[in-house]
Amino acid sequence: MTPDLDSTDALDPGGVLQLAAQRMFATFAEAVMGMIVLDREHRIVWFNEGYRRFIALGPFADSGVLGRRIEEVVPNSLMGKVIDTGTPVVVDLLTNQYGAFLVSRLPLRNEQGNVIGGVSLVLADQPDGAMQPLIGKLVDLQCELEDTRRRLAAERRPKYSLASFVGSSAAVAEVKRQVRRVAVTDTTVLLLGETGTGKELLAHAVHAASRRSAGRFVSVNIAAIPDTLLEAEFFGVAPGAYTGADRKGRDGKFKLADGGTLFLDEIGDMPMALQSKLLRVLQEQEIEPLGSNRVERVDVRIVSATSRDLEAMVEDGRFRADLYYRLNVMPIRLPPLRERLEDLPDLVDALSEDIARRSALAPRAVGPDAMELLASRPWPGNVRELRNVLEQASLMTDDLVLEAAHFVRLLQAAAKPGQPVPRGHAGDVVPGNDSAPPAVSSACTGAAVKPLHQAIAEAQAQSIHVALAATKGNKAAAARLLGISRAALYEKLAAGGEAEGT
Ligand SMILES: Nc1ncnc2c1ncn2[C@@H]1O[C@H](COP(=O)(O)OP(=O)(O)OP(=O)(O)O)[C@@H](O)[C@H]1O
Repeated sequence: MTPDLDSTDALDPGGVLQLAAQRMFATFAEAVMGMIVLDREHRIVWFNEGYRRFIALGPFADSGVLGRRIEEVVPNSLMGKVIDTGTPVVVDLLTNQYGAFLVSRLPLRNEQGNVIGGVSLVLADQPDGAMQPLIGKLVDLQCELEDTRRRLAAERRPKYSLASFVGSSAAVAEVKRQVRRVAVTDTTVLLLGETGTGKELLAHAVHAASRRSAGRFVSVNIAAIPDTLLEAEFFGVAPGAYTGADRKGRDGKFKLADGGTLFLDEIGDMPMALQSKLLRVLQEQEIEPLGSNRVERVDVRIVSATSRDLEAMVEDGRFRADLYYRLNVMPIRLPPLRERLEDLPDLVDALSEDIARRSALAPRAVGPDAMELLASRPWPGNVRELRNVLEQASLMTDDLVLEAAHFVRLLQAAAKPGQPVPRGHAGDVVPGNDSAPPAVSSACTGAAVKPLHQAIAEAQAQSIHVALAATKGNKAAAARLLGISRAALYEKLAAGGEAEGT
């Protein structure tokens, strides 16, 4: 039975429902602040007076908009998506120059369930309306979110690009060519080279030049993490897996690098037990956090690096062959500094500028005799060692041009690993040295007497240097020789321990 719409008599539930269905459109059009109806092709079929202000935002302020696609009239409108997907957005926050509004975007379906168009309702816009506190909070949260996103994006921006890799020798030009070619692909890259040749810098450059540059660059130094913690570090820990600090769960580096690049430094130090797990993750691009039985998909590009001879390790059975082949898709060999000495002047300039910028010291130039001296060195610690030497020389004098004499003592100490630091006498003291007290000759022993902290620092720096030289830069082996943990060795190196001690 058709209900009598003009009657004020009470209706049965079925009658109310039918009436609601018939009157709903008009009721909404009167009750909400704005309403617009579109057809299947996103064309505007109807809108109420309240919606006019949204149309006025577009280029068709005063001309007819009926029959035009919503995208022409309200750029960035999400209605097209609602109609195309048939998925409603029941409540959303819309902000524009007139304020913040709650909106509902709903697809309209025919009796067969096919989408025939859509309707958008602007639910509230009055400054003193009851929804305003809620809208205000949402707007504040949205601003905070945008601000956080901006800061995060700035932090994630790659630290170094290919331009940061200084050098124009043929060897460096070839390395840069390879990096440019490989960066735009998603290929796994293996960086090979002695310690201090710039592997980490280049890993950043690969990331910066890749389509993932807006994602994260996450670095794991395998040698610096105790074996027992590596698995959790890589794959994360599920909530409740452990009691104590980790009970809330923790994302692993793979998860953190999702959508970006994961740099596995010192991959040659990967314990055997974990190598097979890493291989599986690389093959499947899936991780299983510790204590969880759930696998999570990750999309990570792997760049790994080592100063060790991985091929020899594979032959000795110390590195899994299948993992080696998986990592070694695109090997890039970084030349040691002694094989590209023509880059020395550029490197010296760039490093001196960087040292000055970071230390607030005046920038130093290096004289021709000093440059010649530097070029005669073997540089087992490569660019890192060069940087340390330049930094030390800069700290020891106010002179703006560093001459050979400024470097002699520093280089003598480095040249004879295992030998005692040369005795202090007038000739050993770097000219203009006003920060380190001059060594004093002891009448009793003939040995140089110097402040204890300086002597300890020098002895430590030298021991580390010797250990690294003896192990060809293999830090895990050097740490074993020195009787300290890898993490402790890394701490000392990061603090400049090799050259100046801490
Ligand atoms: N070509 C280069 N241009 C400018 N700086 C460089 C270059 N190569 C290395 N460096 C600098 O030398 C230092 C060591 O570089 P990096 O850490 O990238 O070397 P690495 O090969 O990863 O060393 P390790 O194997 O010991 O971890 C850093 O301060 C880096 O900025």
